[in-house]
Amino acid sequence: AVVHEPASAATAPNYTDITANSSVNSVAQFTRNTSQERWNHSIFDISWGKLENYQMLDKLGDGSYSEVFLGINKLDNESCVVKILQPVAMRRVKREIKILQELSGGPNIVSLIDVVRDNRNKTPSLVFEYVNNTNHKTLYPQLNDFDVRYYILNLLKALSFSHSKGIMHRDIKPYNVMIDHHNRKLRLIDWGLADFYDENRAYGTGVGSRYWRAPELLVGYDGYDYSADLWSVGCMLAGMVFQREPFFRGKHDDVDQLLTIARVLGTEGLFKYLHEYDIELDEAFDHVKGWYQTERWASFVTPQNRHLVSEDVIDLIGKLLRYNHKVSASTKQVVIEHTIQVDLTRKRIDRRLRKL
Ligand SMILES: Brc1nc2nc[nH]c2c(Br)c1Br
Repeated sequence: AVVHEPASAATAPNYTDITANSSVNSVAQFTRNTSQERWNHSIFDISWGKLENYQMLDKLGDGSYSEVFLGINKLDNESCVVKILQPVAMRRVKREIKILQELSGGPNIVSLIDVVRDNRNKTPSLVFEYVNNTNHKTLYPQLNDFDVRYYILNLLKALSFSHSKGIMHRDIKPYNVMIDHHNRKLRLIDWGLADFYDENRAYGTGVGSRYWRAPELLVGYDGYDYSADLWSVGCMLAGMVFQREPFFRGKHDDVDQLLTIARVLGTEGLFKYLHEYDIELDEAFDHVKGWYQTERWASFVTPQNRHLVSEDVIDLIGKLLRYNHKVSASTKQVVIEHTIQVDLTRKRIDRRLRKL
């Protein structure tokens, strides 16, 4: 489908490769044009493709507000994925399409192939490229140390691209990171909860999926930014490295989820963070008694996960899993990417040297 965009649409800055000496304030410069402006420009009309061009096969899963099926594109017999959206507000559908369009072609961003509508019930569907994903509960235990760094680096590439376009994903979790391990291909999917960041805007904190939600979301701090995505990456990395999925498994609500985090990061840092941002914990937290010390990451090493642990991966986990991410996320991403890339390069060199 071609999406007609009024010429006056606010144009996003072109994406300079983050590993270049990028102007780290590209995100800051970008957020000056508020997301409201960008949003107004995107009330666009969609020229719908034809649902009958796609043969639906088995169901793959459920998205944030959708059902997802394996499909065949009848025009070229290619596999694809058809995401049938529930008849929610068209505004959200348009936001997801707008975001997928803005991010199209970006590193490891799932490609939107078509936007179709069922002429009978008018429900819209999004057609994506197919990824031969292996369920993470099966795949992650098979990954070695290098695989974990490789996939986390590629997830961070997708996120630093999205953030440089002023877009937060807001639902990072293993279920939204498709990995075709045979082809070493990673795609970040389900941008249904994504939104444009605007430093002057307050955001809903009910987004994301509990085990991967950042502390600022759990305490209802509505001034969060891109760094909420980085917390979720930290949860994924810790889960992959320590072979504990999910890494923070709260029992039944946000209070318990925050306590689960505090049992690892300690309560001292939590209360310091809450005080710094003048965040009142609602009365649900009143029963939070007791005081937790900060655990050392080394305490999570076991004979089963030792082969995945190294001091620089532990260091990276420590950088991502922090109560307070107010250091500019884009800068942090540059640091993180460089750290991993330097490390990947070093490993490659080591491997070559060993072969000599
Ligand atoms: Br988009 C998209 N969503 C999915 N949900 C389950 N598997 C999925 C795949 Br593969 C893709 Br591609």
